[in-house]
Amino acid sequence: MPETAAICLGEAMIMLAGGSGPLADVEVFRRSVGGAECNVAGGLAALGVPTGWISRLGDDGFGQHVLRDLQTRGVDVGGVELDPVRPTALYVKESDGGRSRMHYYRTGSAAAAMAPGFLDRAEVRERLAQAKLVHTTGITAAISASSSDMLERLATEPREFLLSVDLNWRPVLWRERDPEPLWRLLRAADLALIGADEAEVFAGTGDADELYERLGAKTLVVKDDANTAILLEPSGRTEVPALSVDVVETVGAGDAFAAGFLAGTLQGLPAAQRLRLGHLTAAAVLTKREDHAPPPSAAERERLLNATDAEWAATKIGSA
Ligand SMILES: Nc1ncnc2c1ncn2[C@@H]1O[C@H](COP(=O)(O)OP(=O)(O)OP(=O)(O)O)[C@@H](O)[C@H]1O
Ligand SMILES: O=C(O)C(=O)C[C@H](O)[C@H](O)CO
Repeated sequence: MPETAAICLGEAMIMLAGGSGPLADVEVFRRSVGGAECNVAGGLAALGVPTGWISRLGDDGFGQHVLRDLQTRGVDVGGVELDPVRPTALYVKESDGGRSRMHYYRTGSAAAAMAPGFLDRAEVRERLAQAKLVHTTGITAAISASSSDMLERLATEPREFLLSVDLNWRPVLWRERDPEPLWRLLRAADLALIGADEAEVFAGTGDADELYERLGAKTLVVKDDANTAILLEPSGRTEVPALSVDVVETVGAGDAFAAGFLAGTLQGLPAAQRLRLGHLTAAAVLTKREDHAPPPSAAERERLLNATDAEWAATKIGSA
């Protein structure tokens, strides 16, 4: 089994993007791979962190594509279980008038059948035992009650790893269940990542200090789109402005930010550089239609991580 410093746990989906225009008029779709935790896994691996992605997929062509895609991106998929009956999930991205809408086809998917016992599989246990960090999101708590119970177990059993949770508030997935387990998950996390806009809806406030107080003492990052990211830790508060970016499409930027921030954390970077790495990897995804993208080159990262505040503020990331 390969050494994996980070593990990402959650559903991957085939993403079908239909160019621009209302879904009813789209004839041809372009396939790629989406899913919050698998976006983070690919991002971490691209930044040099040995990473595994753990989940369930349908034993079907889409599942095989997800496995191949992640392997090509250097992610260990040895902890993935294939389901002979339930399918790999799909989602369709509708881009109409500059904004994207997600349409999910994931009810009854292979990943939604994850349950507390999934953590007892030898392939999963071994990987969790050697991980320094495990990352998941509110989407995994949302896809089914059993998957949420699995995260509850992960968060409450004794652990050696840091637990990282991105809120990823998806109200459409919570229509039939109370999101209280998501509060518990966030409160149990060692690191929490939250968007100010989604926090407004989920918690009634996007204010970083208020959220920090309500979640208890831990590492919290509150991202505010094109404005700033604020890191609150017992050791203090750090704020770094986002880069100026020619945005093509925003879905996945939060996952890329998480990958950069978490890679910087595992690599022991100072607070401001952890946030800068988050902004840099997010910027790369913002310039692409897909939900993930390779980060800027190592040389470019090194240059911008060490730039002065004035150089950072003057940096413009264009779409290629
Ligand atoms: N318009 C923008 N200009 C520059 N950077 C941006 C912009 N929008 C987002 N970002 C970058 O992306 C990061 C994440 O943004 P945000 O929190 O809005 O993502 P998100 O809604 O969590 O994304 P998703 O859940 O789709 O992955 C920001 O912290 C910032 O670095
Ligand atoms: O929204 C979801 O459930 C996804 O996982 C799809 C996208 O890849 C993800 O939202 C990006 O954060």
